Parts: sequence; structure tokens; C-alpha cells
Amino acid sequence: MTRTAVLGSGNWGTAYAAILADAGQEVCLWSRRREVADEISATHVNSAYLPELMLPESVTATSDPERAVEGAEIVVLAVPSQSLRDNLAQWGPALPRDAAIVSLMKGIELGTASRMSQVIAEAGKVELERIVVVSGPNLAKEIAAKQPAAAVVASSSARMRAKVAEVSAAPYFRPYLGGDVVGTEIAGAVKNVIALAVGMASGMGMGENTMASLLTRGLAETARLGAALGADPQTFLGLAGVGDLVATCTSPLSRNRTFGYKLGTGMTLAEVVAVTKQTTEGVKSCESILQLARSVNVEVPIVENVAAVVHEGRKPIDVLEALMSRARKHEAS
Ligand SMILES: NC(=O)C1=CN([C@@H]2O[C@H](COP(=O)(O)OP(=O)(O)OC[C@H]3O[C@@H](n4cnc5c(N)ncnc54)[C@H](O)[C@@H]3O)[C@@H](O)[C@H]2O)C=CC1
Ligand SMILES: O=C(CO)COP(=O)(O)O
Repeated sequence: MTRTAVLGSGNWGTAYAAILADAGQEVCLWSRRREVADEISATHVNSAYLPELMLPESVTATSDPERAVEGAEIVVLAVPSQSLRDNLAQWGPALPRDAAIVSLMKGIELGTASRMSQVIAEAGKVELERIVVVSGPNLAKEIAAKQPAAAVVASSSARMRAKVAEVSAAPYFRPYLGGDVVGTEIAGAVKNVIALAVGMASGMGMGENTMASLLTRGLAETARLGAALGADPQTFLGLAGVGDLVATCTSPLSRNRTFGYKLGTGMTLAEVVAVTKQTTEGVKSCESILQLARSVNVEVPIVENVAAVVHEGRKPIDVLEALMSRARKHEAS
């Protein structure tokens, strides 16, 4: 039994705590709100996020981050990408020196255009070899229902990725090993923006041809950006790439797809923001991904047009027309 900590008890943090426990580990789950930690301790249920999931006895909860990470060999981070730096400023000194630090986040930081592993290294003062990224088609509600899924566990350290994969292997969760941290993070962040675009198209009443075209061309721009940043092109054909793109773009459980869908039906941005309570990473990351793409001179037309809707108030129908009338080009270019 390995002592593990999960910092963040939203959808994915709570579901990942269950994975670790079902894989045989002892888990301490940190909640920002004390009443959530108290509820989990008393009832083993996190009713605000995953009311159907009964957490195993080996999951305990606390709102004290120092207590959560004490003695942990694995520390899993599961908070919104845009708050991670602030969270780490609070937790950094308490993070155990030898532990593997696992990132579940799928976003790019606004302002710095940093990937999450870069934020963890900087703000948490963690050596890159200790950072492990877990990503794949992993809609939290399906995992909580123990439906089988796979993910890639990526790190520059073979020892760290093997350790994290080992402790995360549950009967319904199959980890694969990977060495491409950059590609895994870029794939996870960009797919949220493509899901916003697919959602918009669906909300406008478009069918499967439009969805498949956006998904395929979205994958092309993701891979193009990743390659310019040094990623392995194969990563985009794997679980963090095509796998997660398909799950997120096609599932009504995806918050990014749902957000886009609402915009596509004609709701205004302010109206959609007002009814969206949970983390929707693509909304902010579209801007930072665009900044990242410009810094390496890579065209990301779908991301650019989603950003135009979300940040400049353009109408989904107008950006769809803009995408359809771009200059003709070779498919592989
Ligand atoms: N939900 C899912 O199916 C999956 C989510 N992810 C990624 O995991 C990360 C976390 O997502 P979820 O757990 O779904 O989000 P969520 O919105 O369900 O939960 C976020 C958690 O972070 C906590 N938190 C801590 N500090 C915060 C702050 N300063 N501001 C706001 N919240 C703060 C919240 O209290 C909450 O418990 C995201 O990057 C997401 O893309 C990845 C795979 C699957
Ligand atoms: O990353 C996810 C599934 O792998 C979750 O997607 P959403 O954040 O759009 O719900």
C-alpha cells in the first residue's frame, strides 16, 4: 500500500482518488472547502461533484494541505489550470522532496503560456524528472462509474512514470507509459478548444461531417503546434491525442463541448458563463494556446476562431464561415 495524496476534490480529483484506492493505495484527498472534506470523511461521498460515487474506506479527506501530503510518495494535483500557480504558492513548501508530482490538468496558463509541468517546476520548485502527466479519454463521471478506460502516464523519468502507472492501475483504469511530456500536455489542452468548436457546430444544428472535419483538422493543428514545441508526433495518435479528442468532442458529459453547444444555440457568452459552474479549461486556454502558437509561428485557425468567439464576441456562424473560406492548402501542410 503506497501513501498518496490528491490535492483538489472536484470531479477529476475525486474520481482519481477512487482509482488510487481501488488500485490498493492509501489516499488523502485535499478539499479547498472544509465542509466538502467533512462530508467525505463522514459519508465517503462528495455530493457536490460525484454524488453517485461511494469512495473506499482507504480514502480520507482534509482541508489542510500539509496534512494531506504528509508522508506521501505520490502527490496528484487536480485543480483548475489557471489557479495552479496560486495553489502551489501555498502548498509548495509542504510538498515532500522525493515524491512524484502528478499533473491531471489540461490547460495552458494565461499570461505566461506555460504548460502545467512548467508551472509545477517553477512555482512548486519541483525538478522536471519528478513530474508525471496523466492524460487520456477520462471523463470523470464515466471513471467514477468504473467504466473501463486507458490513459498515458508521461514523464522524462522512466522510474517515476513506472511508479505512478503502478499505483494507478485499477481494474477499470489501464495506464500506458509515455516519455513525451510536451506532446501529452499540448494534446490535453488543445482538445478542450476543439471540443468548444465542435460543440458550437453541434449547437448550430450541424451533423457528423462537420464534427469529424473539425476534429480531424483540430488534430492537425494540435500536432503542428506540438511538433514546433518539440513533441513526438506519435503522441497525437495516442490516448492523450486522438483518444481524448474523440471522447471530449463527442460526449455530452464534456464541459467544453457543452459550453460550445450553448454558444452555438445562440446564447450569449455572458449567459453561458452565468450558467456554467464548473471548470471549462478551453475558454481561457484558447487565448494562451494562441499566444504559444504565435511564439513559434504556427497557424492554429480553429483555436484562433474559437478565441474570437470567446474573447472578442464574434458569432459562431461567422467564424465557421471564416474557417470554410480560408486559402486553399495541402492537407499535410
Ligand atoms: N472532469 C474531468 O472529466 C477531467 C478533468 N481533467 C482536468 O483536471 C483539472 C481539474 O478539473 P476538474 O476536477 O474536472 O475541475 P472541477 O471544477 O470539478 O474541480 C476543481 C477543484 O479545484 C478546487 N480548487 C482549488 N483551488 C481553486 C481555485 N483557486 N479556484 C478554483 N478552484 C479551485 C475546487 O474547489 C475544486 O474542488 C482540469 O485541468 C481538467 O481539464 C482531466 C481529465 C478529466
Ligand atoms: O478531459 C476530459 C476528458 O478526458 C474532460 O473534458 P471536459 O473538461 O470538457 O469535461
